[in-house]
Amino acid sequence: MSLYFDAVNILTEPSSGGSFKSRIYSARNLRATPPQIYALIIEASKWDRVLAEVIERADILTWERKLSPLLALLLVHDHLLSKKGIAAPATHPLRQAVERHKVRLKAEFTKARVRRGCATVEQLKAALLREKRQAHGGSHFIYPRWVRINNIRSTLDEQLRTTFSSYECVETLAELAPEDDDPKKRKLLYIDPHIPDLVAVPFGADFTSSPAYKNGEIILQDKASCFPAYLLLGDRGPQDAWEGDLVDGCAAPGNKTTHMASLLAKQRKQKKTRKQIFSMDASRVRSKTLQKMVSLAGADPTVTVLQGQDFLALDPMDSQFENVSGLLLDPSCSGSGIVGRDDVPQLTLPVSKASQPSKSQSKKRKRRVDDGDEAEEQQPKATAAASTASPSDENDIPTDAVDHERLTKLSNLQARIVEHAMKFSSATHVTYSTCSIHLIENEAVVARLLSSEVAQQRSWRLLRRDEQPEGLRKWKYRGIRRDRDAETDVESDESAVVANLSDEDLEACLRCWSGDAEGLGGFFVAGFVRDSLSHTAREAASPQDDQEDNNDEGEWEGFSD
Ligand SMILES: C[S@@+](CC[C@H](N)C(=O)[O-])C[C@H]1O[C@@H](n2cnc3c(N)ncnc32)[C@H](O)[C@@H]1O
Repeated sequence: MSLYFDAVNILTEPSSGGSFKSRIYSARNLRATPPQIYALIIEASKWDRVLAEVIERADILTWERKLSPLLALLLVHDHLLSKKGIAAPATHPLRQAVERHKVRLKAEFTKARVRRGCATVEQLKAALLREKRQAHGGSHFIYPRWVRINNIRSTLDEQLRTTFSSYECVETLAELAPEDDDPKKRKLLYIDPHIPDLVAVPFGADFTSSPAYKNGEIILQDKASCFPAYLLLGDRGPQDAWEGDLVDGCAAPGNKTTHMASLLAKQRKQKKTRKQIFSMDASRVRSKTLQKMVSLAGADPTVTVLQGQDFLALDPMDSQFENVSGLLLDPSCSGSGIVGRDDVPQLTLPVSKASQPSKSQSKKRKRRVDDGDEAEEQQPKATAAASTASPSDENDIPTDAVDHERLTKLSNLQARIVEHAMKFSSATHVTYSTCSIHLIENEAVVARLLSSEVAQQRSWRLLRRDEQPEGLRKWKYRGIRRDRDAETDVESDESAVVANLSDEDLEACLRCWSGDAEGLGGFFVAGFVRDSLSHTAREAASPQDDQEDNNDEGEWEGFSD
């Protein structure tokens, strides 16, 4: 029985990062073996919809109160579909709780198969796969594995000849989705048209034991996370390579720092390198990971890691930073855009009839809906790992509920960090990014920054779409003025916050969304530039700047309610 309890724990405990499989293999206190647990969860996730239906129709949750919906789903999976049945002694109370209903369960399973017009269990399995795909609008299967080639250690051509030599190139991202259960697991590769040296392969591909991964020649980095460094450093070549120094102010674990170093390596005429990037993170623990990532990528000659350094405590006037011309800021955010980062299967769970509303309760609920309380009515179908977002240690733990107070605090800090970046004396380029979908952390922060004193005094403006690197100019998802409605994905009139930005400014902002055909999570990035450095006389306002830094709440001007 420990197998089922272990599986339930794995599915319900908060993510500690890493892939789903690696989490099972590194979990402590498991009593069953990791391969057994992994196989059970993966198999059950293929059958979840029909198992939920069978359990609901057989109504066993009403009679067997010891069974949680998730535990029931896993047990009924093995009871109906595993050759050996439930992996527990015949006398175990939970095994008995399922087997007491074996006649009804079998009958409901047969009815579910017949309802779908399937003659065999194999046909039913294929039908379920199609059902799942339709339910997710096809998008669930399009989240690929993104792989960035590190130009410090290798090139795209070299990787195509080596690591990906057995891969077949496809023209569209959609082709990476397996047509069926794909027993051959074809090796397919898609070269991204927006970010140089980025490829996508089907999600299951595992490179963690490949020499290229171990040597830092390839880096597993989501496409959206590659936007900021590319937006900052662009398509420059040896003729117009980036000259000044760079800062990554919120850098751990280091993906964007190593991406900047990779782009610099590509621009360089000769092999000669110099320390050109200051990379820091306020967290000492995460700074250690940052240092490891930098070393693995071969970026030590280019990057100075400032471990445990609070970016806000850097003095922009310090002579050390007098040549800093570009800054990349990717501060902590709500993480509301993160999806499927750790590929935890989303299980559709049965609902107990006892917990479903009775007819009179339904009426009451309906009345409340008529009164405008729609939240009550729209209960989503229960799922294990219910939110598609997974917690990550670099951002807040995302939850489905929108906590405005928390978002306001985060956006205050985000704006403060970018304003600080705008004060560096030689700075001409700044990028700001989040993996949040909320307007208040994105376009609203941009609007607020544009009207800030430092931006006005130093002539900061947004990097227009027509000035962006070629790949990003082609990117079609742009800034929004109002938050999107979660149900319809359309900008909502109900949005609590409206971004006070011109159409041109919204065009300058780049957005990524989850659930569409692009295979990404939610992400936001905007670039700021200064046209000239002729405003230095007005910049002598540093005492006032310091004062602003100490004022946590700042003035909130960027948008109107
Ligand atoms: C979203 S993560 C950065 C991810 C990173 N850019 C990457 O691509 O790998 C945000 C990081 O900002 C750091 N951070 C937050 N506030 C900071 C500050 N004031 N100074 C330096 N680091 C900060 C957090 O410790 C966290 O590691």
